[in-house]
Amino acid sequence: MPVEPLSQKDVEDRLRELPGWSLEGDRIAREYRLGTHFAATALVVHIAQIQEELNHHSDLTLGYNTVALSVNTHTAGGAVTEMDFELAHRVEKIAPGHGAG
Ligand SMILES: C[C@H](O)[C@H](O)[C@H]1CNC2=NC(N)=NC(=O)C2=N1
Repeated sequence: MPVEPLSQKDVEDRLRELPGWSLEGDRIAREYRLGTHFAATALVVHIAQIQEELNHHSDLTLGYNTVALSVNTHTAGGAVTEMDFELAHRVEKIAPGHGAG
């Protein structure tokens, strides 16, 4: 997977395919709301598994019933790359199964 920095336009174009995701500073970010604290915690564990598989890791914040992710690519100097969008799409695929909204 290329880890070249994406242009601002590339990032904006790719964000349009990811409802709920946004550019926050130099990272792409999303917050999920779950029904319970335990469901939010389970989603964090599932995301951690995906991140280990991809070897690509976001900053994950667990709230009472929320999970917030923000990510960019360290090896690209903190730029947003395809790896960040790969992670976002993988998380979007599994989040509904956790009841995430
Ligand atoms: C050595 C290890 O492969 C690297 O540090 C991986 C780990 N997880 C990572 N996560 C993110 N977000 N960016 C990286 O460049 C990155 N690199």
